[in-house]
Amino acid sequence: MPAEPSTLAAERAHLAESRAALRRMREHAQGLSADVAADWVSKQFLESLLDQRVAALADHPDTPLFFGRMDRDEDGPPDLPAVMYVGRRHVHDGPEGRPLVLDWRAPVSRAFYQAGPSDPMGWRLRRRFGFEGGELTAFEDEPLDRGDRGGSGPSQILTREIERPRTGPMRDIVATIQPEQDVLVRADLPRTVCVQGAPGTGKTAVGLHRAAYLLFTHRERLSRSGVLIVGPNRAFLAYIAAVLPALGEVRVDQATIDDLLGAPSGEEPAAVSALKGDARMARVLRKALWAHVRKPEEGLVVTRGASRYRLADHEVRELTAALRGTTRYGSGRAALAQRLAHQILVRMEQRGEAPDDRVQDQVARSRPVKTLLDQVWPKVTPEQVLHRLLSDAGFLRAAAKGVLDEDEQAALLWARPARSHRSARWTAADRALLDELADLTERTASIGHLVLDEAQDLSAMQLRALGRRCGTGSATVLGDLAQGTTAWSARSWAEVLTHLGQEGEVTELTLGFRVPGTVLDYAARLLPHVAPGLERPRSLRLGAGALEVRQVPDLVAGAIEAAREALERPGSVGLIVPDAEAAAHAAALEEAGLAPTVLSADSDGSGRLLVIPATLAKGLEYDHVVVAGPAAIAAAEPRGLARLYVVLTRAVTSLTVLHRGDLPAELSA
Ligand SMILES: Nc1ncnc2c1ncn2[C@@H]1O[C@H](COP(=O)(O)OP(=O)(O)OP(=O)(O)O)[C@@H](O)[C@H]1O
Repeated sequence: MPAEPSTLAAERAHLAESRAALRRMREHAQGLSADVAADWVSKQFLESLLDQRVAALADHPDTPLFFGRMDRDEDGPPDLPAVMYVGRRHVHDGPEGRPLVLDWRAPVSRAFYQAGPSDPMGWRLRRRFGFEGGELTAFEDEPLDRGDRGGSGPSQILTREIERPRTGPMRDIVATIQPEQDVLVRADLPRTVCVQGAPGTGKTAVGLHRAAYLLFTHRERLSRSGVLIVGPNRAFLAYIAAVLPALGEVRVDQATIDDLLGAPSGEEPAAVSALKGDARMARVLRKALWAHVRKPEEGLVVTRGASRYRLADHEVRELTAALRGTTRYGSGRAALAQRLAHQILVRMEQRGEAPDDRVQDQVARSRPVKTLLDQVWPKVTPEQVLHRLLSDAGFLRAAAKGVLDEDEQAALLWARPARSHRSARWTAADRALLDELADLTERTASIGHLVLDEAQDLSAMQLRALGRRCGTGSATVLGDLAQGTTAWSARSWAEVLTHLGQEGEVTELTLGFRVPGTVLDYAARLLPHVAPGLERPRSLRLGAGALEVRQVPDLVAGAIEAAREALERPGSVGLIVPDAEAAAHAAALEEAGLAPTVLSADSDGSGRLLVIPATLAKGLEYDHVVVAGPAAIAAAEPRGLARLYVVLTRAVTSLTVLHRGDLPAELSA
């Protein structure tokens, strides 16, 4: 990396100037007063906006204000600035002043990520900066005006950034977003983007940066409708939680599917969950719900003062039939009340009265109409319907006729039905069914954009639940079919998009940033067995010496030794073990004085040495990973080989696999 003193000094001076300008911008924002607001509510609102603005202008000493610079080609378009610095936010000197740093999301900054010798986009030079803490220590120049000479290998700054030891939560990658990632990040809001990406190709990073990009580009619209990030568990959300705030975006919701649909309180065999997760259940539920609308047997009589008005039974039948199945269940009930009342109003008018709209509302809410509705179109809750469906064989048969066969129906029925819907123990799969029923009753509110990570693990019914939440918006769908570990894991992205109700293109990412080449090649031996259709991933870094496969007589003792060795090197250490062994490993490490933290679904995973139950490893990464007992991990669940593939692809610097001579056959070359 060249670091000519004079150039470095000039760049440091620009950094100092930018910092001073940012301070002035912050002081200016702090000096603004909310007193101009007309009333108390507006004042509160304005105050919170000003607070946000001041917070967004904070200068974090460890975070570089800019990370790149572009110099315009002499013959480039004159509307481009001669020099631009690209950073996390705009910085300018004075209100109308010269821009010192441009936000990475601004349209002009795109060239920093996309320009290359084959298409310089009007620029002559790209410069990347290296920082130590907040200190600018190095730079790396890439000429863009000398034609395509086949490239000079990966940037050292990029490689160093990836290999920088990890200790805490996930970091942003804004300084080093790659061109193929940038295309996805900057895809426009109405487009749903679906990314099939091998482990460590930056799917999660892309999803988070796209959220930040969309919030910047469509700030007004998305601050009203919202952006939601859905991840597999709390530990994962805690891991990614710092990325968006570091990019200046604090108003993004993050949730697990359980947060959205309700935490499960019961369990069931995987085969039953898989059946409940099948998209055919949507048809069964629809039929089950609408079975509650009964054919009216009687007419309606409404008394007002001394007058009685009557609708014949056939009239009530016609009104009900016209609405049945054409609206949501709840609004259908309200609409029937209004239509019945309207007919009564017509009767009144026929008798020469002149009732107004208020009378129609009164009639719609009157006792006789309500009694009729309770018989014909009763109020039912999703829980009541599902409870009945899972405990009443006759009701299930009628609803599932032509959709589920007899064995499937038998599998759905509870062996010991809950007494009432209130005491039912709903499983995760039931939660998605309840959500479907709720949406058949009342429309679910939609957000502006959904980022869905590890999407391959969701059932069709869970995907439908998420799809309704972005029914009027778009989505970024991220995942890896090879890492699907649930009984209902998706086999194709086309299926996933269909269930989500989104149209979108699928892009495949195969260049891995996290895992060294030797480790990735080792893990990829499993690929033909878990997802034969997928391309073999490549790694940005060769990683010679990164992999060690060690036969040991005792896995617990072997793990202590391997963890101790790893702790001598910088960075985080993750010991990944079969779930059932986590406590034993943790106790032994504790006894050996290594002070481990055991990762749980709700923890934030802080600590230098972590014991990770295999089922929680998804999406996470550690500098050094020790996997103790791959055979037991593979044998622990039906899609255990996919789990093992996940586990073997968590290491940034080194992977040590410990076994007792029982490596799964699929791992042999
Ligand atoms: N362009 C990049 N520059 C620097 N680091 C990157 C880049 N892209 C990805 N990374 C890093 O690579 C690692 C893996 O990224 P990420 O977790 O987003 O991958 P993933 O595809 O979601 O992986 P998995 O499927 O295994 O969960 C992260 O540490 C991320 O910061």
